[in-house]
Amino acid sequence: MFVAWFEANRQYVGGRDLTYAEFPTRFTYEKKDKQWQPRKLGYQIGRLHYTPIGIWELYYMRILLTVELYYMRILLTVKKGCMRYRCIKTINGHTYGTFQEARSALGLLDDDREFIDGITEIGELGSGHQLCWLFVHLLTTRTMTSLDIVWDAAWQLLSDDILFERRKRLNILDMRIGGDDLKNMCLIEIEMLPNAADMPTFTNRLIIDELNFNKVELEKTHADILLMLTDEQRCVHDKIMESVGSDDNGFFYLYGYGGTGKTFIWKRLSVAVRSKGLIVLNAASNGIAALLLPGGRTAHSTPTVPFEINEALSLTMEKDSPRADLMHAAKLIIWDEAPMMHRWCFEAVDRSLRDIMSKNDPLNALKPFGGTTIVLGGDFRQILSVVRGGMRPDIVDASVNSSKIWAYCNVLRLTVNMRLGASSVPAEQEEIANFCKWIVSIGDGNDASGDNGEMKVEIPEDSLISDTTNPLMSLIDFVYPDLNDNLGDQLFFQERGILAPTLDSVEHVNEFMMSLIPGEEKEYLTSDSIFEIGLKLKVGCPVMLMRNIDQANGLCNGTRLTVTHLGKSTIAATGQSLSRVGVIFLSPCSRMDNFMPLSLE
Ligand SMILES: Nc1ncnc2c1ncn2[C@@H]1O[C@H](COP(=O)(O)OP(=O)(O)OP(=O)(O)O)[C@@H](O)[C@H]1O
Repeated sequence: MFVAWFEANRQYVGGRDLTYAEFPTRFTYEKKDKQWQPRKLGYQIGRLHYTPIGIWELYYMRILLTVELYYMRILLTVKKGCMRYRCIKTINGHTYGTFQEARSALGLLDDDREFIDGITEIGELGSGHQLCWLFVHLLTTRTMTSLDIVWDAAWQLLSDDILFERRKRLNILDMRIGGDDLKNMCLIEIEMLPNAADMPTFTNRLIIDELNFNKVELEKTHADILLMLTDEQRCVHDKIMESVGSDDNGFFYLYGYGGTGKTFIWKRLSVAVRSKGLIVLNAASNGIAALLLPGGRTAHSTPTVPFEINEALSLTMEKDSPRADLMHAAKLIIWDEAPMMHRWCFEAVDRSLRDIMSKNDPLNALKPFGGTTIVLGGDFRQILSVVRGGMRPDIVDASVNSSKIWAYCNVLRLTVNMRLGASSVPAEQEEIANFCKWIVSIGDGNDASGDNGEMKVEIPEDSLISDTTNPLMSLIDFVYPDLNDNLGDQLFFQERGILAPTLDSVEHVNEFMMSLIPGEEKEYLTSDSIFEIGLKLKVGCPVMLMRNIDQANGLCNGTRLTVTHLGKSTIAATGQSLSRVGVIFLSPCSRMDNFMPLSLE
């Protein structure tokens, strides 16, 4: 295909202002003749296959090949009108020996210099511990090519805290530690960071983390909480706690529409179990829901449900691994927003728990979820599992209540909308009640008409924007009143968001909102996407994390952050989540795909 692209560029002037990925917009590829011909009709977009940077464990020649392919792919996102291979490596009239050199010459980020600069830059802002965290992040994302060069240049900054901590702890202010010892201590600290739980240690840190609560304080909180529960909530609470305290396992589904207090119950159950010194694992099917749970994580990270699932899947967990030991020790597993996940995920957890729990008692292999008490929750009216190309029956089939394990499920219900009690103003209460009734009736399909899965829904006048001259500004004024006065307020952005149906609208809203935020805009070019425009950010602008980076610290897909620093090679942001305000996340700029700006959900 490349040869044909070079040939077409030689032959036709009309494609020389296009990158390789843009070429299909004006040309079509004739498979038979292996030639690009000017397009007569229609419009198509092109796509460059993803090429990983390489895996260090692979032998040398293979690394070279993958690394070069990776850099060539990056150059192809910007080079236009190439007529031969060496044109791709030619920058400002000079032909470089390798694609990697050409790419560095072009000023695109992502060579190892960037990481050294980034660590040095952030060294002025963050602590040594935070730098170690950043280094581990670079390691686990396999972004660096010459690990030893980055380590040699950065280890002193990374070990900055260690000497200070030792001096403080031992009260020896002039204590000295030799270079090699300091390096080793720093490596030990790095080893203790993410995934440390999977490394052999004398104690299982995962279990220690889950037991790291003040039992006495929790006991007191639990007593207060019990007084707050409504009758039906108390009934749910007691049934589940009864199961936690007995040998008979329980598999429950807590069903209730929005606002009936499911999250409220999760929090109370967590306190109840932890106040007894027992382990509860809180998982949710997405990052946002996970943030609402105490110590919550996404299901993909807690019981390690892999992202690629299939019917026969079991969890990739050795019976004697620390994760398996944690699952074994857990007395209760809470899994929120269950309807969003494919039934195969629950079936996989069921199989794995039967396997893990049969270690002590073979009879557990016969019990659902190996005898562990598990509570799923969520509203089937909300988002269901996404089945690619699937029709209604496929989606229904993917649902947890279509699974064979559903036969063992004890369905509990919450029916009273507790959100209505949030306001003490009667007029507001009535307004909320009407809105809730309307939303529920849409979920039940009562107010809708139409065939083929398409429905017409009438939206009440007061929920619409009537300003037709500048509707976006009206929307922003409504959702983010006094935007500029609230920019420093961590919670302001946590409580609101604008939903948009397409990525185009998202971009449009973002661009407009960014223009309203004062300060200098900084643009970061992406080094691994075909988009021409990179990410534009300003200090103070809210962003949403698009990856699970450090779930234990609440840095997971969906976490909202505020940008605090825009460096040449790094971006820092603080967490907006109530319990996690103050966490600083440091990102290497070349991984722009970690972030998405502003008001998106
Ligand atoms: N017993 C209670 N006493 C006081 N407030 C309560 C009680 N139960 C629930 N609430 C409050 O009602 C509101 C809705 O509860 P919650 O968010 O737990 O509902 P939910 O079922 O999880 O809703 P959704 O499905 O929309 O996430 C929250 O503000 C919560 O604090």
